[in-house]
Amino acid sequence: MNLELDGVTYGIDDARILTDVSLAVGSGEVVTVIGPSGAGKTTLLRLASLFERPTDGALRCDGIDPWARSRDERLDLRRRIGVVFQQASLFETSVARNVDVGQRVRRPWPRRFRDFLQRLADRWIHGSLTVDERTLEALELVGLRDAWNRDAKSLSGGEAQRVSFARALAAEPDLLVLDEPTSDLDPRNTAILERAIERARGHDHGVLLATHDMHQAERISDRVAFLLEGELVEVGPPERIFEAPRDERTARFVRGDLLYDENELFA
Ligand SMILES: Nc1ncnc2c1ncn2[C@@H]1O[C@H](COP(=O)(O)OP(=O)(O)OP(=O)(O)O)[C@@H](O)[C@H]1O
Repeated sequence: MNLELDGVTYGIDDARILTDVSLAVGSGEVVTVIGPSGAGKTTLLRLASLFERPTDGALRCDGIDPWARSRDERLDLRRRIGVVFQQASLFETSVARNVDVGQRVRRPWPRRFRDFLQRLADRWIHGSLTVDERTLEALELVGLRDAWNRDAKSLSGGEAQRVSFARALAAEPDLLVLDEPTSDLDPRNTAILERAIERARGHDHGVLLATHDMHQAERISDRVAFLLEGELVEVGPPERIFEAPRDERTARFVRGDLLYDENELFA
């Protein structure tokens, strides 16, 4: 899916959070949003996931403005977008069932009903839970294949984050939207997730992610977008953004001179 934000502005009440943001994510492309805390990264990702409607400007998925379509059509587009936000929100059931939910959203209702009957039959015949091979594959990608039968409640924060990621992958989304997907992970698991992102790109899925990890942005991005106070300062390939940024504010941010109190620094 080609996602395009064209002069998008977004505000809540009188507060303007994003101003005139234009950014595109193509198939097979990883675009990373960087910026200080409060810059508007999560808000941008929520708009891209069709959770929020732009106040002004346009957003297009494969040329279609979802907000000009019916609710059902918008829902169909939303189902093609896999979303992982910072706080993993898992259901109180097994790991496998949590991942399976990701797959089910893409299935038509008759198929979902058939699968439901199949599960009931399996439970009756085998007396135990069975698990779909695709679910296991998604768990394998995040290094949690053996955990499929665990209760999601028993997972650590990092494991829960990986299960959320597996759920998004299982749906084979055309676009993955990831908000700080590795914030709770150690270096080994960060590498596992980055490999999964790489693989999603290899399958021609677009990826839009926000991160505070500059090394990660440099490692995995095709393009990096620097957001400051709700405005997109600069977008470009990682080599340019990190080594030869065009804007002084980008240079200060990537050097680490500008972080959490940009008002003071730019006064
Ligand atoms: N629902 C809301 N109501 C009012 N203000 C909001 C709302 N959501 C976000 N904001 C404000 O919008 C600004 C951008 O928030 P956002 O969470 O998008 O930033 P961020 O760049 O993702 O920050 P972080 O890196 O800390 O996660 C912040 O000043 C925040 O307080």
